[in-house]
Amino acid sequence: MSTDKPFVKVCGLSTAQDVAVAVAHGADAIGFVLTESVREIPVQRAAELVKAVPAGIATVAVFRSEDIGTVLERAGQAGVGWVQLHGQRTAADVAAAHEAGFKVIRAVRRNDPEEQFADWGEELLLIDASVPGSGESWDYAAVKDLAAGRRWLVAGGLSAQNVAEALAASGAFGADVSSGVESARGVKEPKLIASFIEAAKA
Ligand SMILES: O=C(O)c1ccccc1N[C@@H]1O[C@H](COP(=O)(O)O)[C@@H](O)[C@H]1O
Repeated sequence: MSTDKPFVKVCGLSTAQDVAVAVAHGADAIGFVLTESVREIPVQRAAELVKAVPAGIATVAVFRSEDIGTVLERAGQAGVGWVQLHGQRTAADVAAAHEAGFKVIRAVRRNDPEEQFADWGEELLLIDASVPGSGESWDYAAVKDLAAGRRWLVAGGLSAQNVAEALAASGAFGADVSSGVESARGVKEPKLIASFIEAAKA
Protein backbone atom coordinates (compact mmCIF):
# COMPACT_ATOMS: atom_id res chain seq x y z
CA MET A 1 0.00 0.00 0.00
CA SER A 2 1.49 3.30 -1.11
CA THR A 3 1.53 6.05 1.51
CA ASP A 4 2.34 9.15 -0.51
CA LYS A 5 -1.27 9.88 -1.46
CA PRO A 6 -4.44 8.95 0.40
CA PHE A 7 -5.71 5.40 -0.15
CA VAL A 8 -9.08 5.47 -1.91
CA LYS A 9 -11.69 2.72 -1.86
CA VAL A 10 -14.82 2.96 -4.00
CA CYS A 11 -17.53 0.67 -2.71
CA GLY A 12 -20.71 -0.91 -4.00
CA LEU A 13 -19.75 -1.29 -7.65
CA SER A 14 -21.89 -3.54 -9.80
CA THR A 15 -20.97 -2.92 -13.45
CA ALA A 16 -17.86 -3.41 -15.56
CA GLN A 17 -18.06 0.23 -16.64
CA ASP A 18 -17.93 1.53 -13.08
CA VAL A 19 -15.03 -0.79 -12.26
CA ALA A 20 -13.15 0.46 -15.36
CA VAL A 21 -13.71 4.10 -14.37
CA ALA A 22 -12.52 3.51 -10.80
CA VAL A 23 -9.42 1.67 -12.06
CA ALA A 24 -8.63 4.31 -14.70
CA HIS A 25 -8.82 7.14 -12.15
CA GLY A 26 -6.53 5.51 -9.63
CA ALA A 27 -8.70 3.77 -7.04
CA ASP A 28 -6.64 1.67 -4.63
CA ALA A 29 -9.50 -0.64 -3.67
CA ILE A 30 -12.85 -1.63 -5.09
CA GLY A 31 -15.65 -2.94 -2.92
CA PHE A 32 -18.38 -5.41 -3.82
CA VAL A 33 -21.31 -5.65 -1.42
CA LEU A 34 -22.15 -9.31 -0.73
CA THR A 35 -24.57 -8.62 2.07
CA GLU A 36 -28.11 -7.31 2.32
CA SER A 37 -28.17 -3.85 0.79
CA VAL A 38 -29.54 -1.94 -2.16
CA ARG A 39 -26.00 -2.44 -3.50
CA GLU A 40 -25.83 -6.19 -2.97
CA ILE A 41 -24.71 -8.18 -6.00
CA PRO A 42 -24.64 -11.96 -6.51
CA VAL A 43 -21.35 -13.67 -5.72
CA GLN A 44 -21.05 -14.79 -9.37
CA ARG A 45 -21.31 -11.18 -10.57
CA ALA A 46 -18.63 -10.14 -8.10
CA ALA A 47 -16.40 -12.94 -9.39
CA GLU A 48 -16.74 -11.63 -12.98
CA LEU A 49 -15.97 -8.06 -11.91
CA VAL A 50 -12.99 -9.12 -9.81
CA LYS A 51 -11.38 -10.58 -12.95
CA ALA A 52 -11.47 -7.09 -14.53
CA VAL A 53 -9.48 -5.52 -11.69
CA PRO A 54 -5.73 -5.32 -12.34
CA ALA A 55 -3.30 -6.84 -9.83
CA GLY A 56 -2.23 -4.24 -7.31
CA ILE A 57 -5.73 -2.89 -6.75
CA ALA A 58 -7.42 -4.43 -3.75
CA THR A 59 -10.70 -6.27 -4.31
CA VAL A 60 -12.91 -6.23 -1.22
CA ALA A 61 -16.03 -8.22 -0.34
CA VAL A 62 -18.24 -6.34 2.13
CA PHE A 63 -20.27 -8.13 4.82
CA ARG A 64 -22.45 -7.22 7.79
CA SER A 65 -22.86 -9.69 10.66
CA GLU A 66 -22.71 -12.96 8.73
CA ASP A 67 -20.79 -15.64 10.61
CA ILE A 68 -17.16 -15.81 9.62
CA GLY A 69 -17.59 -19.19 7.92
CA THR A 70 -20.16 -17.71 5.53
CA VAL A 71 -17.94 -14.66 4.96
CA LEU A 72 -14.94 -16.79 4.01
CA GLU A 73 -16.97 -19.08 1.77
CA ARG A 74 -18.56 -16.21 -0.20
CA ALA A 75 -15.34 -14.22 -0.39
CA GLY A 76 -13.56 -17.30 -1.73
CA GLN A 77 -16.23 -17.79 -4.39
CA ALA A 78 -15.91 -14.14 -5.42
CA GLY A 79 -12.13 -14.43 -5.67
CA VAL A 80 -11.43 -11.23 -3.73
CA GLY A 81 -8.25 -10.57 -1.79
CA TRP A 82 -9.85 -8.69 1.09
CA VAL A 83 -12.90 -8.95 3.34
CA GLN A 84 -14.59 -5.98 5.02
CA LEU A 85 -16.21 -6.96 8.29
CA HIS A 86 -19.03 -4.90 9.79
CA GLY A 87 -21.19 -5.85 12.76
CA GLN A 88 -20.27 -7.52 16.04
CA ARG A 89 -16.81 -9.00 15.48
CA THR A 90 -14.03 -10.60 17.46
CA ALA A 91 -10.28 -10.77 17.07
CA ALA A 92 -10.82 -14.45 16.23
CA ASP A 93 -12.79 -13.41 13.11
CA VAL A 94 -9.84 -11.32 11.93
CA ALA A 95 -7.45 -14.20 12.62
CA ALA A 96 -9.70 -16.66 10.76
CA ALA A 97 -9.81 -14.39 7.70
CA HIS A 98 -6.01 -14.13 7.76
CA GLU A 99 -5.68 -17.89 8.09
CA ALA A 100 -7.89 -18.28 5.01
CA GLY A 101 -5.58 -15.94 3.09
CA PHE A 102 -7.60 -12.70 3.13
CA LYS A 103 -6.55 -9.23 4.20
CA VAL A 104 -9.02 -7.50 6.47
CA ILE A 105 -10.78 -4.15 6.75
CA ARG A 106 -12.58 -4.11 10.09
CA ALA A 107 -15.37 -1.57 10.26
CA VAL A 108 -16.41 0.24 13.43
CA ARG A 109 -18.99 2.97 13.87
CA ARG A 110 -17.81 6.40 14.93
CA ASN A 111 -19.79 6.14 18.19
CA ASP A 112 -18.74 2.59 19.11
CA PRO A 113 -17.14 2.01 22.55
CA GLU A 114 -13.46 2.94 22.63
CA GLU A 115 -12.25 -0.67 22.94
CA GLN A 116 -13.60 -1.36 19.44
CA PHE A 117 -10.91 0.96 18.05
CA ALA A 118 -8.09 -1.24 19.39
CA ASP A 119 -5.74 -3.01 17.00
CA TRP A 120 -7.03 -6.56 16.41
CA GLY A 121 -4.46 -7.26 13.72
CA GLU A 122 -6.54 -6.06 10.77
CA GLU A 123 -4.68 -4.42 7.88
CA LEU A 124 -7.04 -1.44 7.91
CA LEU A 125 -9.57 -0.11 10.37
CA LEU A 126 -12.61 1.63 8.84
CA ILE A 127 -14.40 4.28 10.86
CA ASP A 128 -17.88 4.79 9.48
CA ALA A 129 -21.12 6.60 10.25
CA SER A 130 -23.58 4.87 12.57
CA VAL A 131 -25.44 3.39 9.58
CA PRO A 132 -23.02 2.01 6.93
CA GLY A 133 -23.81 3.03 3.37
CA SER A 134 -26.37 5.65 4.43
CA GLY A 135 -24.61 8.74 3.10
CA GLU A 136 -24.71 10.28 6.59
CA SER A 137 -21.81 12.66 7.23
CA TRP A 138 -20.40 13.23 10.71
CA ASP A 139 -17.67 15.10 12.61
CA TYR A 140 -14.60 13.44 11.08
CA ALA A 141 -12.19 15.31 13.38
CA ALA A 142 -13.78 13.73 16.46
CA VAL A 143 -11.97 10.39 16.04
CA LYS A 144 -8.52 11.79 15.27
CA ASP A 145 -7.02 10.73 18.60
CA LEU A 146 -8.88 7.40 18.83
CA ALA A 147 -7.17 6.00 15.75
CA ALA A 148 -3.89 7.92 15.84
CA GLY A 149 -0.93 5.83 14.72
CA ARG A 150 -3.18 3.35 12.90
CA ARG A 151 -3.80 2.88 9.19
CA TRP A 152 -7.47 3.66 8.96
CA LEU A 153 -10.08 4.74 6.43
CA VAL A 154 -12.70 7.38 7.00
CA ALA A 155 -16.17 6.71 5.56
CA GLY A 156 -19.74 7.91 5.73
CA GLY A 157 -21.21 10.84 3.85
CA LEU A 158 -18.09 11.57 1.80
CA SER A 159 -18.18 13.18 -1.64
CA ALA A 160 -15.80 15.03 -3.94
CA GLN A 161 -16.83 18.18 -2.10
CA ASN A 162 -15.79 17.17 1.42
CA VAL A 163 -13.27 14.32 1.11
CA ALA A 164 -10.11 16.45 1.20
CA GLU A 165 -11.34 18.27 4.30
CA ALA A 166 -12.40 15.00 5.95
CA LEU A 167 -8.96 13.47 5.34
CA ALA A 168 -7.19 16.53 6.72
CA ALA A 169 -9.45 16.87 9.76
CA SER A 170 -9.38 13.19 10.72
CA GLY A 171 -5.79 12.26 9.90
CA ALA A 172 -7.06 9.12 8.14
CA PHE A 173 -4.80 7.07 5.86
CA GLY A 174 -7.54 6.98 3.23
CA ALA A 175 -11.22 7.31 2.38
CA ASP A 176 -14.05 4.98 1.41
CA VAL A 177 -17.16 6.09 -0.49
CA SER A 178 -20.42 4.73 -1.79
CA SER A 179 -23.43 7.10 -1.64
CA GLY A 180 -21.36 10.15 -2.63
CA VAL A 181 -20.60 8.69 -6.08
CA GLU A 182 -24.21 7.79 -6.90
CA SER A 183 -26.83 9.59 -9.00
CA ALA A 184 -29.60 7.73 -7.14
CA ARG A 185 -29.47 5.28 -4.23
CA GLY A 186 -27.49 2.25 -5.40
CA VAL A 187 -26.79 3.67 -8.87
CA LYS A 188 -23.18 4.67 -9.44
CA GLU A 189 -22.34 7.70 -11.59
CA PRO A 190 -19.01 7.38 -13.44
CA LYS A 191 -18.31 11.13 -13.41
CA LEU A 192 -18.75 11.23 -9.64
CA ILE A 193 -16.43 8.23 -9.18
CA ALA A 194 -13.76 10.05 -11.21
CA SER A 195 -14.14 13.37 -9.40
CA PHE A 196 -14.14 11.71 -5.97
CA ILE A 197 -10.86 9.91 -6.59
CA GLU A 198 -9.28 13.06 -8.02
CA ALA A 199 -10.41 15.18 -5.05
CA ALA A 200 -9.19 12.61 -2.52
CA LYS A 201 -5.76 12.35 -4.11
CA ALA A 202 -5.31 16.05 -4.93
O1 LIG B 1 -22.87 0.41 0.97
C1 LIG B 1 -23.57 -0.45 1.51
O2 LIG B 1 -24.69 -0.70 1.09
C2 LIG B 1 -23.05 -1.19 2.70
C3 LIG B 1 -23.79 -2.22 3.21
C4 LIG B 1 -23.34 -2.92 4.32
C5 LIG B 1 -22.14 -2.60 4.92
C6 LIG B 1 -21.38 -1.55 4.42
C7 LIG B 1 -21.81 -0.84 3.32
N1 LIG B 1 -21.07 0.20 2.78
C8 LIG B 1 -20.00 0.87 3.43
O3 LIG B 1 -20.48 2.13 3.91
C9 LIG B 1 -19.49 3.12 3.66
C10 LIG B 1 -19.96 4.12 2.63
O4 LIG B 1 -20.89 4.97 3.18
P1 LIG B 1 -21.56 6.13 2.31
O5 LIG B 1 -22.63 5.49 1.52
O6 LIG B 1 -20.48 6.71 1.44
O7 LIG B 1 -22.05 7.07 3.33
C11 LIG B 1 -18.30 2.41 3.10
O8 LIG B 1 -17.43 2.03 4.14
C12 LIG B 1 -18.89 1.21 2.46
O9 LIG B 1 -17.95 0.16 2.36
